[in-house]
Order: sequence, then C-alpha cells, then structure tokens
Amino acid sequence: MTSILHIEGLTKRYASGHEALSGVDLTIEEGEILALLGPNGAGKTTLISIICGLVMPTGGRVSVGGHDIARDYRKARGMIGLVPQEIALEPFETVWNVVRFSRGVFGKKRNDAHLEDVLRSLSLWEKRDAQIRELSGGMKRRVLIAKALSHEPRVLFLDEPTAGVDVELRRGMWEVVEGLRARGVTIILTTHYIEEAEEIADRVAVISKGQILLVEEKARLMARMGRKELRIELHEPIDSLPERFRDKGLELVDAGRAIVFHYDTRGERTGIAALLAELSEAGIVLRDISTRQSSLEEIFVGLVTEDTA
Ligand SMILES: Nc1ncnc2c1ncn2[C@@H]1O[C@H](COP(=O)(O)OP(=O)(O)OP(=O)(O)O)[C@@H](O)[C@H]1O
Repeated sequence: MTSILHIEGLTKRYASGHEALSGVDLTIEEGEILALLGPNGAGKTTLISIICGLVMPTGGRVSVGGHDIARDYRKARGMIGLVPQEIALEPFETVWNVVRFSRGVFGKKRNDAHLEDVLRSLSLWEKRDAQIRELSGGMKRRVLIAKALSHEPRVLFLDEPTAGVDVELRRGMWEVVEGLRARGVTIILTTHYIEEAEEIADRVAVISKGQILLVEEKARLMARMGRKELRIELHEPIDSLPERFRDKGLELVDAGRAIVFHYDTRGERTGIAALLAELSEAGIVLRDISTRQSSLEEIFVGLVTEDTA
C-alpha cells in the first residue's frame, strides 16, 4: 500500500494558549477508511481544519499525495474533499449548480460526465434540478458529499457524517461510504459512534486531549473486543487450581471462591464445555456461572479516562 496522507509532529496552540494538538503523527494508506474516534474537544476538528488549510498549525508537517500543505497548498488542497458537520448550502440553488460551482472553485475544467457519475453514485441524479430546500435532510447530507467529490479528490474527510441522524439514515450513509471506498476514495471520518467505527472502518485511531492514543486495525480491535470472560462461582472455596488446569488461561479470584476464564468468542470452539466437564471430573462443584464481554466502547472509555486521570 502507498500512503496518501502523512502527518508528522503536528501541534496547534490557539491564541488563547490552549494546546489543541500535541505532536500528532499519523499515516493514512491509499484506499483505506480510517475512523477518528475521540470525545468532545479532543482535537478532531482542529486536525481536519489544519489538513484542509483552514487553520494554521503551530508546528509539524502534513503532506497529501506528496504535496506539503504549507509549501504546495493548492496541489495538496486539490486532493482533498471536506464534508463538514454543518449543512451549509444555498437553499434556492439546484443540486447540479452546487456541484458545478464547487468544481469551479478548485479551478478544475468542466467535466459534466464526472459530476453525473458522482450524483448517480449518491442516488441524487434524479434530483439534479431540485432546489436544496426541497430535499430531505438525508439528501442534503449526500449533496454535501457530492459537492466535496466534485473536484475529484483522492482523500475525503467526513466530519461526524451521521451526527443526529436516525438509524435508517445512518445505515444509508454507511452504504454510501462503502460505495465510495469501492471507487477507491480514501476516507477519514470523525465520529462519536463506536458502532460506526466498528461497522465501516478498516483502522481506528483514538484521539484524546490532542494526542493519538492508539491506531489499530479494526479487525485486531475486534479480536480484543471478542474476548469474553466466564466467571465460575464455586460451591466451596479452593486453595489453588489443580495441576491439570495450569496454562489454560484460568485465574482463581475472590480468595478461591471463583474462577475466571478468558476466551475468544470468535474462535470456532471456546472450550467452555470441555472446561466445565473437567472441573466436574476434578470434583470442583459449581454454584453459578456468568459471562461478560469487553467491548470496543470499554476499550475506548478506558483509554480516554486513563488519559484524563
Ligand atoms: N479557535 C479556537 N480558539 C481557542 N481554542 C479553540 C479554538 N478552536 C478549538 N479550540 C479548543 O481546542 C480543543 C479542541 O477542539 P476541537 O474542536 O478540535 O475538538 P473536537 O475533537 O473536534 O471536538 P468535538 O467533537 O466537540 O467537535 C477544545 O478544547 C476547543 O475548545
């Protein structure tokens, strides 16, 4: 894979003295979908705004497709599409004019075939002559995406694409993002919704207080998430686990009154049935059993609160 976006040692201190970014390093591979997760005020918007040239960084470097955003701003910016959080569209303008003007702003030659292709891919072609005010909320969001894609960017930023929308619209938006990926667009989306990151991202980056705490393949995070804990309460406390249970991932807790077993829910066989049978064979009598799952939400909250502590 080749990297399309490279961020190195990026810092931002606002005039107020507040440090919104403290040394962010991040590399985005071409064609991937990265979800940037973080609580309010973590620095997500500041990061995107710097990449898009809306905010000046205090230090560090960013390049898009090899173009430095400071030295080669126009080329770098031309490779980026930004879908903002707020729907700011001229209500009396038609869908077609919105995308046509936007392409013009980037100094790109007229290319109606590309615009048609973008509108079709977002199911907006039939609405091309409609005024923005006649569209539903979901359609307006798709117009924002079409607008951001009008100048053929290679990287698309989606800032909270589904904030405040209902479940059905959210699913629709995920399908749109999947479609864009299939067309080879690299996507970086910020979100508060862990479920959203789980559903559509290839990699997840967690940002808190201006620092990237973790960047990991979603599949690996899911594997961690897939870990479950089985808690076995014993009828009588035991001093130690019999020899045959060593190296089986068991833990004796609560002064010998319970055994905790960690297992992977994604494994074909969890080994629970065999374990229970073996415990019974060893004469260990169970009083109760319960399970709990560690979720991405827990991992995320754990990371963020650890950082705040
Ligand atoms: N223009 C500014 N001047 C001073 N401080 C600012 C400015 N813009 C943002 N901040 C501060 O920088 C920090 C990061 O803000 P930012 O908007 O980047 O966070 P965010 O992760 O996008 O949050 P949210 O999810 O709420 O949009 C916050 O503490 C915010 O108050």
